[in-house]
Amino acid sequence: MNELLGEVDTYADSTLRDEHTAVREKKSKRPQVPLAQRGGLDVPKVSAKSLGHDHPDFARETTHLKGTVETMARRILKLEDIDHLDLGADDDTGFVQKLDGEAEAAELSLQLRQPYFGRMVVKIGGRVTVLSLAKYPFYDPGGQYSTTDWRSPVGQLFYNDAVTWKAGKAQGEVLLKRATDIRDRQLQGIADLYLKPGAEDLAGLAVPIGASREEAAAKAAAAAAALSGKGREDVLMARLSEAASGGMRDIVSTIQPEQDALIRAAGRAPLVVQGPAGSGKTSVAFHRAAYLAFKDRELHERIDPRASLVLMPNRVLADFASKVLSPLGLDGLPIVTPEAWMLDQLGQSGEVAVVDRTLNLLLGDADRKEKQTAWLRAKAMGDAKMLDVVRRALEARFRERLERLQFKTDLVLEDDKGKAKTVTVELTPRMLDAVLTSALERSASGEATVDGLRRTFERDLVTRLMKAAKRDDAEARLAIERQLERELAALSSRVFSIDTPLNEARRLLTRPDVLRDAAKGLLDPARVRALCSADPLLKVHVSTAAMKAGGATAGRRMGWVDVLELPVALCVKAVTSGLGRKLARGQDRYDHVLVDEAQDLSPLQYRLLREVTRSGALSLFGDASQGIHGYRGVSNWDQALAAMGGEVGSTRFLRRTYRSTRQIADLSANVAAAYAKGESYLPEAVPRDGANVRRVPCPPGESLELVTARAVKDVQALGFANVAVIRRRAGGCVEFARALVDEDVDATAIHDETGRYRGGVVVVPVHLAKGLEFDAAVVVGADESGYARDVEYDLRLLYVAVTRGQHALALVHQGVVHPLLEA
Ligand SMILES: Nc1ncnc2c1ncn2[C@@H]1O[C@H](COP(=O)(O)OP(=O)(O)OP(=O)(O)O)[C@@H](O)[C@H]1O
Repeated sequence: MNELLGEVDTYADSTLRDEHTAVREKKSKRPQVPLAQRGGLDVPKVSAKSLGHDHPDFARETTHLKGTVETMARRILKLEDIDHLDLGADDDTGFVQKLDGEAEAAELSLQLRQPYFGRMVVKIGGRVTVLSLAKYPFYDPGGQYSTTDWRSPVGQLFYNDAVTWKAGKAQGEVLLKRATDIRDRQLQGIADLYLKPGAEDLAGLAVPIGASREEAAAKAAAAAAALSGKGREDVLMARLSEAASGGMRDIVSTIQPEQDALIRAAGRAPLVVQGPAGSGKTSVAFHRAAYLAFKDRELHERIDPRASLVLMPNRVLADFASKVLSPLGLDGLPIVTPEAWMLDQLGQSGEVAVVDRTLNLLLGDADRKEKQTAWLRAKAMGDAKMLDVVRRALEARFRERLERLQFKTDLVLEDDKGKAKTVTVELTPRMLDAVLTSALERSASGEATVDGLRRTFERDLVTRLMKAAKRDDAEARLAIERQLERELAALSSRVFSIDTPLNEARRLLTRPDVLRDAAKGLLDPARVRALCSADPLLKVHVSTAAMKAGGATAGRRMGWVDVLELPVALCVKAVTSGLGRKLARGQDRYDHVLVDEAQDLSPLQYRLLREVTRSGALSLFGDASQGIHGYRGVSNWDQALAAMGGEVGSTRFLRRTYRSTRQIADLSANVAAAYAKGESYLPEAVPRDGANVRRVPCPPGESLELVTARAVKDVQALGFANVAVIRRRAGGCVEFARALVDEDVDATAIHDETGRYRGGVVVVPVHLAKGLEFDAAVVVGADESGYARDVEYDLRLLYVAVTRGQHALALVHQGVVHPLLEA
């Protein structure tokens, strides 16, 4: 059976070289990228650890890799040379085949550096098969060098702990799971994740008769490691010890069982994942999208990335994460902030800046009562039932307008013999009211949210007119729609015309009498009171800096909108003209919506998203400990589940934190424990040791910039290139970076959402560092003057700050270090 893993090297190097040369000569005019330079895999420069070179099967695996690379290379050359192949197709078909061929060649070229990352030996129906698992599948007609997509059902066996499965009537069994660390087409190491006891010969681990003592010992050690199952942990540790790359990376080769279960969870039931910082939430979200988009899935389950949506808290993070789209085959998947999505839905992108007056008020010196009112009002405005409140408030107006209307017109309809006949149809105010009532009912059930009341009402009117004309066929519907298009539009305009959704929402929010009537019986009485109370935000001044941070463009007069007003404005739009994925005409549902940092969205936002997404197709990833907008986010995950129609109590948990060393993870667990909701919210470190956390005092009289510059140089001296200098506030980040440059540290700054991280040393405010990661983090102001001990908001920010570094963390403090960060 050994041959299964050790195919003979069938392609001599010289043969391959000849083929390359021949093809190249033929295509001399086409610019060529040498095979050696191809590949887009994100291979980090620094690799602290690698898997074992000394595995007894290393040579055979190297031979298999070589065979695979050569077969793939040959295929690429053939695809690129499609001009010269006689496919027997006509011109048009030939052209399409050429495009397909080029696309496949481009994709395979990218995979050439790492054609696969794992190998499995499986037995099914008595037949033993060897599989190579890859990010992108390759088909070798010869069979030997094909690779299998990681997302396939059999691929799952590589990630989870299962060793048997059912395939129809047959029982499948896994004999070996093996990780192969391949970089730049070279095998770096092997680790066996699982070996069926007794199957040592399959993995090249059986000790042959007459083996030397060394060989026998090496095989016995490798077999013992494989049988103990510690291989998975070794592979993970090797991967985690790599340097940060300045962008998000795929984790396809090292997805952990707990993550795999979430990636492959059913696509049509709301999923909520709670996990501490660094537990892989964002990574899991994107791998889940890639899994759901896998082309072999059932059509009704499969998503089109371009028809789906990812919401991320800020544009800096969205840009950081977008680097993972291409490697996962997710090109075209939109990633936007919730605010940008809402503005786009309202047709106000680039028109207004988004400000958060509640946050200003809560962090400012307003009195306690005012802060409490602002908090309660914000919670009430984010209540999922606000959609019904808005609908009810508008309904009264629409009904009043309808009372005065009736509709009478002549229609020309052909009968079934093709004879034209003029019919007079009339809709009395009572009939019109019945049509509106039914449209409102569908709006309330969520069925009409994509189309909105206006289109639903128009469609229902046509149905009613068909009834009046005693017809129920599609031709009659078409004729009515065509003949009465303008009249029906004019009628619905008279009923539904409103100001812009934003102005309507604002007007409603300043009319306690209307609000009270509309909210009665829908919202909890305390919420109704909060909603109708005097608005403490009226006093909050919107500064130029807040406008700029909210997207205002310099030199352009722009208005602003409060972040709490947006969802209410969205309700107005949902009720009247509808929401959803924009099409050339009208809107449609999203295939799937994924939300990162999901704790910061309100129940109302989840209800709206649910109504514009395919049933159950929502995946939320968040960390209640990192929520920095408690007043406008969900209070707990059950609220989100309830708003999405999910099963309350079905929150899934990730516990392990993969990003940081044990030293960093333990310290951050200390901070989280100060306010976490319970045990299951606390991070659990993976057993990866690194440098001790450094506490760097800034003595009185010394410049903070100078001390920080020294701390940065210290981590750079350890070999870390991507370093974040994290400050509490955005103001002054640019000047701080300049001061670091004066101290010989090549630093840039990100101070608002237009900033992009491109690697190296960056000075960044903590709220924009959320979700990003670096080799090392230097937290400036790691003391009580930076993060007050009794303000939960500050502690949550402190937690975000100390969880950004993968390998090293330095805490620069003035006076004593923050009590939660003591050694
Ligand atoms: N299975 C894994 N294999 C290798 N690396 C992993 C794995 N899971 C997570 N990581 C790494 O851990 C780091 C943190 O992952 P990610 O950013 O997805 O976590 P997160 O939970 O979204 O963090 P945060 O809450 O701070 O935004 C990343 O470097 C990611 O590549």
